[in-house]
Amino acid sequence: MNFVPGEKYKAFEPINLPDRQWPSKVIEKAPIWCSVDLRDGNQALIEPMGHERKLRMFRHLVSLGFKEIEVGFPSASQTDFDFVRYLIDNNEIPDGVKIQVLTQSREELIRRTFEAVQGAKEAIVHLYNSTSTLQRRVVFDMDREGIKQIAIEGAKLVRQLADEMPETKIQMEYSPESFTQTELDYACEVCGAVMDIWKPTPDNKIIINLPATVEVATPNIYADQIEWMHRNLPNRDCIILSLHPHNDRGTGVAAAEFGIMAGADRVEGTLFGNGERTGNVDVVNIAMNMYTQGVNPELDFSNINEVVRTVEYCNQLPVHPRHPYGGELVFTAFSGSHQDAIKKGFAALKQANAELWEIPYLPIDPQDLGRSYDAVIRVNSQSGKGGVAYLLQEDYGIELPRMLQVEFSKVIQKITDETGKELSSSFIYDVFTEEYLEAKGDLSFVNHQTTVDTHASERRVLSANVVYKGEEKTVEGSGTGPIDAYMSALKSSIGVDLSVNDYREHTTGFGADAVAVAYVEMRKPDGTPVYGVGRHANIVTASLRAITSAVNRAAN
Ligand SMILES: CC(=O)SCCNC(=O)CCNC(=O)[C@H](O)C(C)(C)COP(=O)(O)OP(=O)(O)OC[C@H]1O[C@@H](n2cnc3c(N)ncnc32)[C@H](O)[C@@H]1OP(=O)(O)O
Ligand SMILES: CC(C)C(=O)C(=O)O
Ligand SMILES: [Mg+2]
Repeated sequence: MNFVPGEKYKAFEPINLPDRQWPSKVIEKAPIWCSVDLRDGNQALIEPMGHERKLRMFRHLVSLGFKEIEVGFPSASQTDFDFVRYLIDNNEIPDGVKIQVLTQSREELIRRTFEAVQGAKEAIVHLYNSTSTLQRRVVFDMDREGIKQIAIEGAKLVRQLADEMPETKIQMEYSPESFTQTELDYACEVCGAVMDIWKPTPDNKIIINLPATVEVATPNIYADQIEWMHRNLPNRDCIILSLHPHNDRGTGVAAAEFGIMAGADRVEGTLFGNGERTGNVDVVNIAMNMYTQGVNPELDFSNINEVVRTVEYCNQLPVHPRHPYGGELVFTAFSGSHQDAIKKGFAALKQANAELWEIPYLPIDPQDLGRSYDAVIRVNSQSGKGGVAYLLQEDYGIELPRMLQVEFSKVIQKITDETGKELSSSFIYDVFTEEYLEAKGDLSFVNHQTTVDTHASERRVLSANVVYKGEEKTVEGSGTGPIDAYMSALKSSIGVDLSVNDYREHTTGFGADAVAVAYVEMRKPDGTPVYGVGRHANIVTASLRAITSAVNRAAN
């Protein structure tokens, strides 16, 4: 790359704000949210939404708790105009929800916009014109005064038309579009000129919306710009200061968060960040970030799958599987050490019966978004014992002892390395069944009987029916308990030379469905461990099956 620093691109000038306050501020409450999915999001779609998709999106936004929804650019298209009329004429706008409509600062467009909102109880009329140095030069070919006059003329007409429509409570919003590329003193001057016309009061505030129309600098610069405006705008108590970040540099969420810390009251954005180019700021992301900090976001994303479905249907664009909070894979760990830590985290949380969510690699409880734990751990060649054990435990109630986890994970690793594929929980269970519960070999256990040794009451005599090398046999032995007795029976009748090193059991299921699972670790004469697992409603039968499993596996 022939790159000469500063030749084609130059750095954004830092903002002179040495006493900036925002870096030490903490977000403690949700801003006013305004969804612009139906306008900014919609204008960026390959195929803009038709009536049916718009209505579905609108109803969904209402159900999520948005109180301000920019429903379109009614002067731009008949579809948008008709949609606004439909909402009003069909009483689709619940009390407490304000629709917002955008217009350029041009007379015919402003008049048409007011026609669109006629009869609504409340509406926000959002007026904009671009103020940046670049747009002044290349788009408008006007000086600062000329551009200010566009804003003033538009503001006057908005004021007049709002006054002529007393049945609708009109709230006014002004955006110096491309604000972040506008000199701050000039942006303030233009906003001040608009305010002089609209004459807001603390009881009748206007919205001043400061867009990062194109994100051109690091998010701290946006925060400085917002704090500067927050401190310098006239009559700040008459203003709702609003953010409208885009995401060209991929830092729209950070910019919005810093902007709130810098004094903003309101955020305009879209679900999952749909919008022109790399999108608008993602409202789901900011809101759920707040949620994970213990701040009520005042939006309800407790059924995130439904939000994803609606957005994908309305926008006809997919939500990326790794998209924060909503993506299909964001609550899934494939890598072994993550799985191990998650499994231990769940166990620790359960044991402590704690309220505070603390699970490694899971910054939020998937259930808070209506997602289950089913997909939290998925197994492929990057996975380890923890993940495999987690799936067997969660889906089949099998609590593998640690050493068995290590051994079985090698069996699974071999398969994932050979296939290169993800393995489902049911496949892993089938492998486990074949490997341990139904381990193939010369010996099959059929049934048993135990009695007290007539010569020593602390000892047990066990008689077991088995099939050995295809032949039915009854084997007998005595010991301190059934396991010991069965081992002695196998040794004397078929020459099994193994010793029991460790034994564990647990039950799984409840009541009549309860089943015991027994795990036995045996040692060969040379000390090599070999494991067996048995399962049965009867605990003794389960343990004898576990021994049978180990005997067969030792011979393989
Ligand atoms: C950053 C944003 O997202 S802003 C919103 C952008 N959204 C959209 O543009 C989607 C909807 N827009 C449209 O459908 C069309 O642009 C319309 C219907 C609004 C207007 O269409 P047209 O009048 O045909 O043309 P166009 O948009 O190209 O108009 C540009 C003219 O308006 C002027 N203009 C652009 N923005 C503004 C504004 N906010 N205020 C006043 N004048 C403006 C331009 O200087 C240009 O003037 P010129 O014709 O004298 O050169
Ligand atoms: C109309 C304005 C607010 C806009 O969408 C932008 O500047 O990005
Ligand atoms: Mg925008």
